[in-house]
Amino acid sequence: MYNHPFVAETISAGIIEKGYAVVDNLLPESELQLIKERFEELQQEDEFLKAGIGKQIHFTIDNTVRGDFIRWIDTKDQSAPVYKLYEYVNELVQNLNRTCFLGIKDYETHYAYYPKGKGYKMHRDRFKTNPHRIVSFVFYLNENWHDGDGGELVLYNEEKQPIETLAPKENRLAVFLSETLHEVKECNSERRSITGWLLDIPTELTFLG
Ligand SMILES: O=C(O)CCC(=O)C(=O)O
Ligand SMILES: [Fe+2]
Repeated sequence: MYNHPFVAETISAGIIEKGYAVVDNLLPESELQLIKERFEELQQEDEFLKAGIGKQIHFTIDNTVRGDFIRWIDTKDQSAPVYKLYEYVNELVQNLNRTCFLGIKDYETHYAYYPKGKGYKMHRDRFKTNPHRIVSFVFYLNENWHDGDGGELVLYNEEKQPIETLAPKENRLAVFLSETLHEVKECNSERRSITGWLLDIPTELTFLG
């Protein structure tokens, strides 16, 4: 476990240098366990919904593009186990605003799982109808993820050549600029994560597009 300013500094440096950063072994084991237990509880309570693409009138569910199920998280709930993750995110927001002037005002997050055989085709998280996602982050919850399990996050350059391939290993935090082209490779067993986006507007206003 690292202190919050160190993690924020490391990620900021990566974002400035190459547009992304990865931190492994982010949380102490006990805190990670609590998050995983909460995740399972929500799955058992059937709290997840099939994820769609686009927002409002643009919203569609297209299984050929993304196969995940999601459950939004209330980022203001300080009692939630994910708050331990948010402490790092809060520090990162401050650091990015100070060093990169990104003007981050808020963030939104959800739990996600991809059933075996699913992935998410190459896309950007920041686009015309959703310009407010500035930085994306993913915190993975998959213990003993092996090479053959697939489900890698692949980051691409503008020429669509892969620049980084990241296994969704437990306790790994991946952060990248939301305009980056990326893909989730088809996974061979269920793949769990917490995904979030740093926004340049308060979450209350995201419905405005
Ligand atoms: O889970 C990941 O590695 C990335 C997920 C993703 O690209 C998204 O939800 O937009
Ligand atoms: Fe994405």
